[in-house]
Parts: sequence; C-alpha cells; structure tokens
Amino acid sequence: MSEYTLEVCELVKDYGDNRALDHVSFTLTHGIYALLGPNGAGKSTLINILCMLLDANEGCVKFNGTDIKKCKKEYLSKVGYMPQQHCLYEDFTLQDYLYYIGNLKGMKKEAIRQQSEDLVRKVKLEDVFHKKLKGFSGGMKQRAMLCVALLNDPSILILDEPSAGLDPLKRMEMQKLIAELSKDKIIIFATHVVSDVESIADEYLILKKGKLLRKETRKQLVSLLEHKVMEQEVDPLEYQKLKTNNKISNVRYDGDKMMIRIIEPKDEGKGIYVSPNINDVYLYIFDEEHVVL
Ligand SMILES: Nc1ncnc2c1ncn2[C@@H]1O[C@H](COP(=O)(O)OP(=O)(O)OP(=O)(O)O)[C@@H](O)[C@H]1O
Repeated sequence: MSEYTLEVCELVKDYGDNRALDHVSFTLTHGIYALLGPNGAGKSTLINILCMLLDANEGCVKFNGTDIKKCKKEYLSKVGYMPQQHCLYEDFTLQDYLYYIGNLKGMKKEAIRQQSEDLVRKVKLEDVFHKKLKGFSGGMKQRAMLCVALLNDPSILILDEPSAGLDPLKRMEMQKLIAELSKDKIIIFATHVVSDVESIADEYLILKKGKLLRKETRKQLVSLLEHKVMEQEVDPLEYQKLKTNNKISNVRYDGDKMMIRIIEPKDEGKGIYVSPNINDVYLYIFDEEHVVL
C-alpha cells in the first residue's frame, strides 16, 4: 500500500488585520480527518490553501516531503476537491461533464471512460449518466460532485460540507460512500455537523479562531469528558432554570419524560453519568460562555 503524507507547517493567513490561520501545523497520512470548527474558524481558508487556490502569508504545505509550490502540477493531479457550492454546468450531461473535467485533469480518453463508468456505478448514478445535470435533485448533484472530485483517483480528497442540504437518509448514504472510498486516501471532511463524521472519522482536526486546538482520535477527545456528562430527567420549568448556567448538549423526550444531557453539571446527584460523545465535546470546546480550551 502506498503511503502519502501531507504536512502543514506553521501556516499563517491574514486578511488585512484579521488572522484567519495562526501558525497551524499537522501531518496527515491515509485516513478520514474531520475538520471541525464553527463559522469563521478558518476551515475554508485552510482548504483553499491546500487546494492551492490561496497563498499563505507564512508557512508551507508539503506533499511527501516536498513543498507543494515546487511540485504544483504533480500535487494538483493528486488532489480531488468537492466544494461546498455546486459548480456543475447544468446543460451538460453527467457523462459530458465528467469528460470535460477529466480532460482538464489531463486524463486520457479511455481512462476517463473507464473511471466515469466505475464511479457512477459506485455513487448509484448510472441511470442518469446520459441525463442533463439540470434535472438532478440536490442529493444527485452532491453525488455527481463527488464523482468529479474522485476522477483521476486522487490520493488526497478534500470535501467541504459534502452532506450539506441532504436529508438524513442521504447524509448516511454519503457517509457510507466516503468511508468505502477512503482506502489508501487522505480524506479531509470539513463540516459543522458533528454527527456527519462521528461514525467515519479516524481523527478530528479542531480549529478555533484560526488555531488548531486539537488533532485527536474520537477516543482521545471523548476522554476529555469522562465522568463529566450527566443525563437527567427534568420538568420544562426546571430545564429553563438549568439551561441558564449549565451546558446542555441535548434534550430529548423518553415518552412523556424530558431528558437532558448536561456537561459538568453544577448540581450532581440528580442524574446518571453517561458516556460522552463528540457532540458533547464540541459543545464543551466551543461554548463561548464557558470557554475551557
Ligand atoms: N476573502 C476574505 N476576506 C476577508 N476576510 C476573510 C475572507 N475569507 C475569510 N475571511 C475571514 O477569515 C476568517 C476565517 O474564515 P473562513 O471562511 O476560513 O472560516 P470557516 O471556518 O470556513 O467558516 P464557515 O464555516 O462559515 O465557512 C473569518 O474571520 C472570515 O471572516
């Protein structure tokens, strides 16, 4: 199995006085990396630098040990990018669009044909291969964009909110697809929606205000909250009171009973401690009123 490395070294990006990335460093080998952070954390800026659409002010990115600026053509031929916004030519058929992109990627005609047919089967779009993209639903367009990103079998796959706008079933399908396709690749999956990555991410890159706070596995992250998440039954009045000075990560009804998940409860002994999940950790890290990290 070939092993690729993508190394981000002390990246700094400023937009005027606003520092969007602040000395960000990490190294990735194959696997699925969830890039998490709230609005403005710097995810898109980082992705744009990784896709060479934007230059950093300081620092560099290395692919297999070489600065990507020194091997731009080779590096870009190994990168597949699925942007947040659809950028499909709607008057093209899916087949024509894949041919067009394959050409831009410098692929041979026969390779485009073989890979296109294989990819549309994998993402279950073979029935609409010859149909115009303008007739595609949102979910079909997302899958078409994934095909485009996967043409030329990239070693690095960068996905910016790949499940945005999909219904829960389609979100699960997209997660399954990404997990199936991840073998031997470095996959960066940027999202705000923790549940989209929880079942498939090998590691989490957590960005906050341009700084990389953590690069850890699920196990390492949830250990932050071991014995700190309590599930408790409450009545709606009590809930209103509790939520003013507690971090509540979830509210659900169990029949008539209102159940809440509290992180580091102020008043212990009213519920039971439960296993933390990534959602709890996300709230713990990003709850601005109770900054801990
Ligand atoms: N072109 C730009 N000009 C000026 N400031 C920018 C520009 N792009 C991003 N920024 C700023 O840089 C910071 C990081 O933004 P960025 O879009 O990278 O974050 P993000 O994590 O991708 O956010 P979102 O989840 O909302 O897409 C923010 O403060 C943002 O306002």
